[in-house]
Amino acid sequence: MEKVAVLGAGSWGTALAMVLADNDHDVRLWTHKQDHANEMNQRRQNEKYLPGVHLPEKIVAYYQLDEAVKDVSTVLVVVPTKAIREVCSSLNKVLDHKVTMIHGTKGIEPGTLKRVSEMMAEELSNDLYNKIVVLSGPSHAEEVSQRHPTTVTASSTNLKEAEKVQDLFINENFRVYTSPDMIGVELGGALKNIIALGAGISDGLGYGDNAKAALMTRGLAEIARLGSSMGANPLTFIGLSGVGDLIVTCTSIHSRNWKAGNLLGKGHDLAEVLDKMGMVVEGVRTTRAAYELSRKQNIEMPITQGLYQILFEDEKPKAVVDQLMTRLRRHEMEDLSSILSNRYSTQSE
Ligand SMILES: NC(=O)C1=CN([C@@H]2O[C@H](COP(=O)(O)OP(=O)(O)OC[C@H]3O[C@@H](n4cnc5c(N)ncnc54)[C@H](O)[C@@H]3O)[C@@H](O)[C@H]2O)C=CC1
Ligand SMILES: O=C(CO)COP(=O)(O)O
Repeated sequence: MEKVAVLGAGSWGTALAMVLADNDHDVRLWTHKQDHANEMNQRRQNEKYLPGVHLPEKIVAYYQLDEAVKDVSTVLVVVPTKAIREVCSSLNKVLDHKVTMIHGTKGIEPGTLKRVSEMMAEELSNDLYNKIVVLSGPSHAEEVSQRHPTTVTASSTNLKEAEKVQDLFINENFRVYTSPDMIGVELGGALKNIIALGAGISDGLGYGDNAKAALMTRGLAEIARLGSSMGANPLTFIGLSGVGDLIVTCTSIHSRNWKAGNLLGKGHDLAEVLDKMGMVVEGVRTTRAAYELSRKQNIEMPITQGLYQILFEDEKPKAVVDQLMTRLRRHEMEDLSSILSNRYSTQSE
């Protein structure tokens, strides 16, 4: 059995800590708020982020980061993208040995346009881990904590590290696949949040399933277009961290991105929506990052561009729908053939 530190006690960190505890590992769940750690240890609940769920005894909450990571074999970082650099830079100061380094965060950093593993690598000395592993896929914390069947992908440029993570998490409720395409897995998990905001807006405007299916399908086309231009294997986007996560986030009642979009579609403004949510809505910052990336890579992303206009340029959702529906006529598979003819690599190290 391993000693694992989970850094970030939001809904996802807590649900993943429960999977590890079910697999009999000793889990230290770190939060940066002392009263939050006390509450979890005393009441065996994480009331704000995963209400009504009993925390197994194998999970102990920590407030001091140095104590949380002392002697652990594995560190799982699962804070919002915005907090990745701060948490990893603190981790770099207190971690004094090599660990298996994992993250479960879905985002891209605006400005630098870096993926989460790239941000982590910039903050952590490379003698603290071999290769970073990302764990991603269609997996709402609420359902994982109920032990409902869930499938995810562990991906790393070093497949052996990914297999270690597969061993650590896999059980009869939580099935873990591996993939060497870390770029594709991270981008799929981050970019689907933009489309989920769009799906929520569409529902909020009162449109039906046709509109949502259109957004998801054409959304996937733009994810694959951008992803393959950045070196991802396009086939990754028809896997769990691509279409799988796109489906769950655009259709689940648990999705924060869908919920935020739904409120926007009903006419609420962004500041009010984010205030109401109380949990991270990664799609907002990722829309900014993806919009910047699409310009940098010269990739057409009309849905992302429309979302950017709604979120940051005060455009009305209905005007963006009109804009999308009246674009120049296209061949449906124009995208697909160019993506598949791009060269890409599926090789692990
Ligand atoms: N909730 C879910 O079902 C899933 C979430 N994810 C991803 O996991 C990541 C984390 O999401 P959630 O746990 O859902 O978020 P959340 O909003 O439920 O919780 C975020 C946690 O991070 C902590 N935090 C925020 N800033 C911090 C800082 N500077 N230092 C330390 N801790 C800080 C908060 O106190 C809170 O405990 C996101 O990237 C999300 O997209 C991925 C899969 C499923
Ligand atoms: O990534 C997720 C499910 O796989 C969680 O999505 P939300 O952040 O929209 O809830």
